[in-house]
Amino acid sequence: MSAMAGGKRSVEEHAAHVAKLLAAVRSGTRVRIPLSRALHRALAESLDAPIDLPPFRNSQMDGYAVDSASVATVPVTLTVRGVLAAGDGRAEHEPGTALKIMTGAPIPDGADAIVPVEDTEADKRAGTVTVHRTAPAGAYVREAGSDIRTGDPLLPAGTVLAARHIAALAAVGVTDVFVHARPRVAVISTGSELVPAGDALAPGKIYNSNGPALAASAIANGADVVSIDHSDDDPDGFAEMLAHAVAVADVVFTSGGVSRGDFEVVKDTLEPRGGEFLSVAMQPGGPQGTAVVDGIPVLAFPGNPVSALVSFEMFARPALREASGLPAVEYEDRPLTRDLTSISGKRQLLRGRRDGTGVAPASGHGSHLVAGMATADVLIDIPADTTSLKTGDLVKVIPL
Ligand SMILES: Nc1nc2c(c(=O)[nH]1)N[C@H]1C(S)=C(S)[C@@H](COP(=O)(O)OP(=O)(O)OC[C@H]3O[C@@H](n4cnc5c(N)ncnc54)[C@H](O)[C@@H]3O)O[C@H]1N2
Ligand code: MOO
Repeated sequence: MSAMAGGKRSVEEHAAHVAKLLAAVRSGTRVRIPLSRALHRALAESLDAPIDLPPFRNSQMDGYAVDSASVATVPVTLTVRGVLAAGDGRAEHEPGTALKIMTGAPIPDGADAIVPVEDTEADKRAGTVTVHRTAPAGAYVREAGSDIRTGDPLLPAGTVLAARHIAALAAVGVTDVFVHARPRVAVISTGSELVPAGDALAPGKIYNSNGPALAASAIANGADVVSIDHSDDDPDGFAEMLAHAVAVADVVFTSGGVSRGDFEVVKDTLEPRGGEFLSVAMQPGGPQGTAVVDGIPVLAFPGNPVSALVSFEMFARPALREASGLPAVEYEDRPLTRDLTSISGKRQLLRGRRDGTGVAPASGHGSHLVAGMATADVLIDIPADTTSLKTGDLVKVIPL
């Protein structure tokens, strides 16, 4: 099956293997949800405007509705026959008179221009207004359908709904939309050394960062996190959590317990159940595992915090985004702003920071440098056979 690079599987091969495992993760499933909950979701339907926008001809200014012919020569004094507020219904204009009108109120039938209040002088006692500036036909008139007409395309399928899309949908009266379903994700971090933030840090213990990080990564890429657990290195406890995870989720991410130690709870539990544990020719994120438990794919990521996140970015992110209808993350080519060296035989994914139009390494190489990774905004992708690069060389960068 998979060709191995020096006994290791290449990143591309492992990515293809994972993509196949995750192909069934609710891809193409769509759900109807209220617009109020649709922010950041990907539309699973294209939508046409069900009404004109604006729905009716209305005023762009607080002022006076007139017929342009009566204000062709100014100053001119007109009788004011009434006031139209936003929300009022239709009214009739009498040529040679004016109706006071507010922004958004319907233009009275027969009027064809608005004179802004600033260009007038009212005499309330006399019930008149003197117009000081001419207004051509159409002045400050917002025509029905001038934004969009009934039946015209409003949003294409695949649109990831931002506030501006919600505005357009709300404006045409849409209440519910079909969006791509969110894949359900369960996260299990493993390791007897882990304690949750909030607990005291006893000797030998560290705070669990992979659990929160993988959950956040899943959410950021369109998934719903339905379960977050932490297991110590006891296989029975882990097996119990795994049974729960596969019962509630479409895909399970674990971290830790996959390499060569004496307490590799994930590997020891999953390998006998057909799981595959191997080394991928990349750094960080070399040790990887995959399994299918009760029909649910399980991705077993290495425990080092940088390794776990880089593994997610390289293997899980593409599938989650596709399943939830989000566009693939676009890689960029950028010139290095520093020289760098890399080891041969493994694809290196260095933490980097965009720097103007270029990119520079951020943080060191160590897979434990979780604070350092927070200073990065991209991964710099160095091919396995590249060992040195100079300032100005183009590198592929993967936005985080
Ligand atoms: N003899 C060998 N040892 C190791 C190898 C190897 O090839 N031979 N590979 C190293 C590499 S590379 C990695 S990556 C790790 C992967 O190990 P595991 O997946 O078994 O992870 P752990 O041993 O459980 O943990 C590694 C490291 O990360 C810390 N960790 C684990 N989980 C969390 C978490 N949820 N939050 C924060 N930090 C976590 C853990 O304390 C360890 O320091 O193996 C190397 N060893
Ligand atoms: O490959 Mo490990 O994932 O570097 O630290």
